[in-house]
Amino acid sequence: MKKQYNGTWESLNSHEVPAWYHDCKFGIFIHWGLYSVPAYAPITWQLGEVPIDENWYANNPYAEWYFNSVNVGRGPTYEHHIKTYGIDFKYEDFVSMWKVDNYKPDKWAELFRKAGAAYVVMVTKHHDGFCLFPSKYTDYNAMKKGPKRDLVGDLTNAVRAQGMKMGLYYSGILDWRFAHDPIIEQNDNFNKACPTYEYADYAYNQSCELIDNYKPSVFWNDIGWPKQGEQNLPYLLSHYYNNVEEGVVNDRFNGLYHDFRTMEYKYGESNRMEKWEMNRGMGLSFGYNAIEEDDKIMSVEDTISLLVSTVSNNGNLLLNIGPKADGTIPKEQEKRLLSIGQWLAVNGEAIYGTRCSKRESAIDESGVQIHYTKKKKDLYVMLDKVPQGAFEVVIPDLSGEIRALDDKIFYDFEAFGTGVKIKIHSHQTSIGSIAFKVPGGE
Ligand SMILES: C[C@@H]1N[C@H](CNC(=O)Cc2c[nH]c3ccccc23)[C@@H](O)[C@H](O)[C@@H]1O
Repeated sequence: MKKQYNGTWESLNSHEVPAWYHDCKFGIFIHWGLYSVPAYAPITWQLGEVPIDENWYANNPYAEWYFNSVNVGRGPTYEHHIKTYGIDFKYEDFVSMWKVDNYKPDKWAELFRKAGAAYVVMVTKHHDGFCLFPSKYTDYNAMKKGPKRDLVGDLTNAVRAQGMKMGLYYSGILDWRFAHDPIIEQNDNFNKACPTYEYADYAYNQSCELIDNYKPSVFWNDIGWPKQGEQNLPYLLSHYYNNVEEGVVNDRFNGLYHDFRTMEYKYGESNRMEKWEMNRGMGLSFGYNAIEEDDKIMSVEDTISLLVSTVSNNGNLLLNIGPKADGTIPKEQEKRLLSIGQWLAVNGEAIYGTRCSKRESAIDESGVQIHYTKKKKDLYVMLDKVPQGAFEVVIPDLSGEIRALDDKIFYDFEAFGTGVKIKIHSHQTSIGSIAFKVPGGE
């Protein structure tokens, strides 16, 4: 019998995170929009590495923040804009420049599946307010202007045809079409947000459009929800769950409600007792940044390390790609996705469908990281940050057979005290973490 939610916090608080969101582990985030036309940001810091203050906003590494980075009136993006487009060029002028001739949603979806992703979250409206879906509530959308396509609908169909879950991102509290003041410190995201009931209703109505027209498996709201719309949230979330039984939402509704917590780069908290999600770009930006070269984005090994450490601590990894304006997925991003998919094709048994083991991640005295996952009674051990060539590592409080998932790993193992010593003879041919299965080991 399908549970009904009745617009009260009480009924919502009984909502449980569905198994699919625990099982899927790896998703692809997509930031594509008007900001992909200029595709420019300085290469500075990861969110959370430095204070989110005036210096952050004047040197914002997020290329999707292009409008605000120009609007602050100083810094590299402001200078770049003046030099490249001239002082009179308005952000809206990018609409007519946004041609999506290379947008092939079926190819995107195929690549995401080959990457081993089980879900996708696409930006439908970022802070700039331009909608990538047809909306009754504004003509500032990709069906009416620029691309003249339902970019969201096209990808939703393609992703589902590949058997993956489709989630949608919505910028709830920030919409620079309604609130134009420059954001120069973190509180401005809330204090300078549009305070009108008109905007709160707009966000509510567009969210209902997204829920009703696409039934997204994830409703990924960003930064916060309009203050004047907080009293409508129980109705919106009830409407969502009543129409999307498998739906989940994140923790960016002014702290009022969440299914899962979020980390972003180095910002935010997570604890393994609660379901959470790590989201970040491959480089320092979510939107495509044309000046971010291959050497500035995460290596495949580091991405696999992030996936393994996140999953072993009860998280999912939502890894972002920033397509070029024309719909091309940059080669350096495609290459990494395919390599991650190769690792998951061999080692995915230790990732997909697993749960947090009671064993916590550890680092042995040689610096090798040991991460665990479990699946029913079976234990998986993943070794990371391992040295080149042969090495040994002792897994404490373990006994019995241990088997490498990758047959290109040459190793022996033996009982060692109350644990098992694994002697790796060679592992050069494999990329990323080394995963073992310990049948019945949990
Ligand atoms: C996925 C990225 N999210 C950014 C907003 N992120 C934040 O404000 C940081 C944040 C991390 N965890 C939170 C929990 C609640 C509210 C904000 C955050 C956006 O500003 C970026 O442009 C991008 O869309």
